[in-house]
Amino acid sequence: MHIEITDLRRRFGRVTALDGVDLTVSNGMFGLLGTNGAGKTTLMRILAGVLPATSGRAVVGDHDLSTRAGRVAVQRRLGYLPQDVGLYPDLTPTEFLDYIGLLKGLDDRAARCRQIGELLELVGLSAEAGRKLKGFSGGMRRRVGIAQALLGDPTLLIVDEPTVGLDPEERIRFRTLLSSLAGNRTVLLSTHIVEDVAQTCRQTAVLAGGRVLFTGAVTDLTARADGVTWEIITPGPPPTEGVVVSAIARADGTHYRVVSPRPPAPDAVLVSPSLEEGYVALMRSATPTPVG
Ligand SMILES: Nc1ncnc2c1ncn2[C@@H]1O[C@H](COP(=O)(O)OP(=O)(O)OP(=O)(O)O)[C@@H](O)[C@H]1O
Repeated sequence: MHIEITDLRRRFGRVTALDGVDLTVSNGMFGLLGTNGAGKTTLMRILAGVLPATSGRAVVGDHDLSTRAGRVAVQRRLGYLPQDVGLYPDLTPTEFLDYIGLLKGLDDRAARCRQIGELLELVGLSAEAGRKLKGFSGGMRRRVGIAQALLGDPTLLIVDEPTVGLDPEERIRFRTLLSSLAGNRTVLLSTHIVEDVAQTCRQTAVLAGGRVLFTGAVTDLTARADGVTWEIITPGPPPTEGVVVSAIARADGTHYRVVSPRPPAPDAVLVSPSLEEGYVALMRSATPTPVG
């Protein structure tokens, strides 16, 4: 589902959460990155139709979210996993999904039960279908959350910071699940975990202070750190120049990777950047230093 956002603004009293956002999102998985308070959740909530914009336009498919008819039409095609999905602790996943299915208007009981069974299978919770939600781990709760978002087979899936607090294995499992869902849908993933975007998305945008700092291919964001990403191997302390992105202690000394417009040490060598380094370069507005 194509999303076209034009000059979108949202204020909360004196706080400007979105300050003229222009963005185009098409089919597949799209990563929305940004620091805390950048405006990601506000944008997600507007697109999910649960929060009105102060001004500007957001069109999802052919539907304008500024009209009630548009919001209703989008909500019929939408699955939304907010940061804190409210689960009822005394229900089992089957009972919870049955309840949400009814709220979503899935009135045919047999079809609803079939879909719930399929979704529990998809998210790897079939064996837990009869257990109460109160005993579920963070990752299992997140998987119930994605199952509820998928009820009704939405063409647009909006997921807000879904991997926060998950252990590495569960995080990888969850983002693989999200990627597998993006085949015939638009999946909009908001996160501040750059690695999740690197592993799943081809397109991304970076928000900061309610504005779009970057939008385009993940490879183009990575390329922002071309010519400014250095490696230094030293037994000594970290360099003071630039931003140290990683420090790995090895037998020959600590391997520091640094984003810096200038060589952070005389023996620093230029290396190919990762997406995280591209993100850091964008945030620091590092500009390449001519080499040689
Ligand atoms: N309901 C609200 N009332 C007042 N201010 C709000 C409200 N919702 C968001 N804000 C403010 O708007 C700005 C953007 O918040 P938002 O939650 O959209 O950012 P975010 O990028 O999702 O941050 P995080 O990564 O921390 O979740 C922040 O300054 C926040 O305090």
